[in-house]
Amino acid sequence: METDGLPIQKQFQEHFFTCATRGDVKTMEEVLQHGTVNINATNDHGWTALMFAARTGQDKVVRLLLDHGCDTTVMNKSCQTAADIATFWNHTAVLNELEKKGQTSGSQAQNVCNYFGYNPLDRCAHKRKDAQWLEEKLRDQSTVILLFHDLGLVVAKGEKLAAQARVTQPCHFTFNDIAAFLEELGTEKVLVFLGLGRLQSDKTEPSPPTSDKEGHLTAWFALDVTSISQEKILSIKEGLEIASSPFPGLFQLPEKEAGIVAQARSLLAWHQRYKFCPTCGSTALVEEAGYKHTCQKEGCPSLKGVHNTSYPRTDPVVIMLIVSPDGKKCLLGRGKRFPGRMYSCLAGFMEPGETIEDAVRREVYEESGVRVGRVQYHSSQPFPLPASLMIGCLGYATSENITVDKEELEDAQWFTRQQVAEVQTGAPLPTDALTNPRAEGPSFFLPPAQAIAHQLVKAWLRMSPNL
Ligand SMILES: NC(=O)c1ccc[n+]([C@@H]2O[C@H](COP(=O)([O-])OP(=O)(O)OC[C@H]3O[C@@H](n4cnc5c(N)ncnc54)[C@H](O)[C@@H]3O)[C@@H](O)[C@H]2O)c1
Ligand SMILES: [Mg+2]
Ligand SMILES: [Mg+2]
Ligand SMILES: [Mg+2]
Ligand SMILES: [Zn+2]
Repeated sequence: METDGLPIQKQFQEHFFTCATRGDVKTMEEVLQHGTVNINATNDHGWTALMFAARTGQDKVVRLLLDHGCDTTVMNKSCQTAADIATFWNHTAVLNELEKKGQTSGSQAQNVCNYFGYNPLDRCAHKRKDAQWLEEKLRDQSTVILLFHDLGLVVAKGEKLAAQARVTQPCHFTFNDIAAFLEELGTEKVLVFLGLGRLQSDKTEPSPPTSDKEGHLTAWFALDVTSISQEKILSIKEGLEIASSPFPGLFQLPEKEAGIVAQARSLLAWHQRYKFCPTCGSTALVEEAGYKHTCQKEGCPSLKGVHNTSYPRTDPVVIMLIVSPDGKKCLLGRGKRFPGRMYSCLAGFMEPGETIEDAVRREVYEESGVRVGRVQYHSSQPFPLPASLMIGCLGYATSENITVDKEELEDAQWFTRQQVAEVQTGAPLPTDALTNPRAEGPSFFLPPAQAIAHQLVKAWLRMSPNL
């Protein structure tokens, strides 16, 4: 049945959106009672009734919709949730209602915890010199020990699920499992103490063996078993494998363990690369539970005072989502080693004596010729390849012309919000929309959600003024 050219159902739906915008709780209650509309239905731009109410600050409508179980996580075509819309328009009463349901906007940087960024362990740095305490912890049957073979994590063989669904489960070894390896490695062993903690395991994650003592926290260690034969390692128990290449495994870890693995892998990478004293080349001893190298040569300058050569290195890297001067486009680049048609945020190692803001401006100018003015910090991410700290920023360009540094990048382009939103939400791009009309499916794609670049793009989309 049609009226005004709209099918009656669509008319009802439009009316429902209007009531949400105007705050007409009474009518909406009646409509919901009759069940004549789908509470999560969206209009052509992906907006739900909850979003319309969030846009105009109708907190009573929001409460009504939440009470009727509406979906708060739906994203519109600009990748915004109702919480983002309420945040953008500063409707705190609406945000309070949403927060009661645990739904806050991801665009507030303080809420963003990137993959690898969550680490449940207390590092207990004050215990690193207590050899006896460490030995007791190591031998405790509840202790978890991770094994790495040439920086490849030893994992439980996962069934071959579809790649994106697959979880790479780090294998949790006990002291008894690896006592023979410690024997074999002797003083050459590189064993690092990661900390005390407990995975708040949920049904999908096998929690590590925590002893039954009340409040007893689990100690976590990592051991480098590169010089142990793979055969011996894989024979400890059934169904083990060594995830020798970092990807995709490193991006498929249970979220609650990814940060622990990043901490361990970066530490072991430091030990692997810095076997000798960087100051005089003499042998160095692993001390302080794996967090220090001490030169064995008497009188070495590194033995007097505090020297950063004796401690694990972390390389700060800026990674930035650059917004065009008109606010409507973002700058993405394609590194030479990027897979497929992936484009990502520009990134670069910081240099000595440089602020984060200046590193952003320098790297963007070096790689694309674009000038950047204001720089805003967003969030950070430990990145264990080998030991970077990604410092995620939004930068606002003051120029638009691109000159690609072909030394480093294959390409760099401005992408519109629409192009990026469609790819981000996974809807396949029409191939004629972008530069590569011959290719099937989207002619570019973004890094997965585990990459901070993905989160920066999402944050920008959620800040869209076109609400
Ligand atoms: N997590 C993410 O989403 C993400 C995305 C992009 C890049 N990254 C990481 O950020 C790192 C830096 O990005 P980039 O390669 O574009 O940097 P970049 O643009 O500074 O160029 C890399 C070059 O910088 C030089 N360099 C300077 N300091 C260095 C250091 N401490 N270690 C190694 N090389 C150094 C080397 O010549 C290297 O080839 C990469 O290694 C990559 O692993 C992470
Ligand atoms: Mg660079
Ligand atoms: Mg650089
Ligand atoms: Mg770079
Ligand atoms: Zn030395």
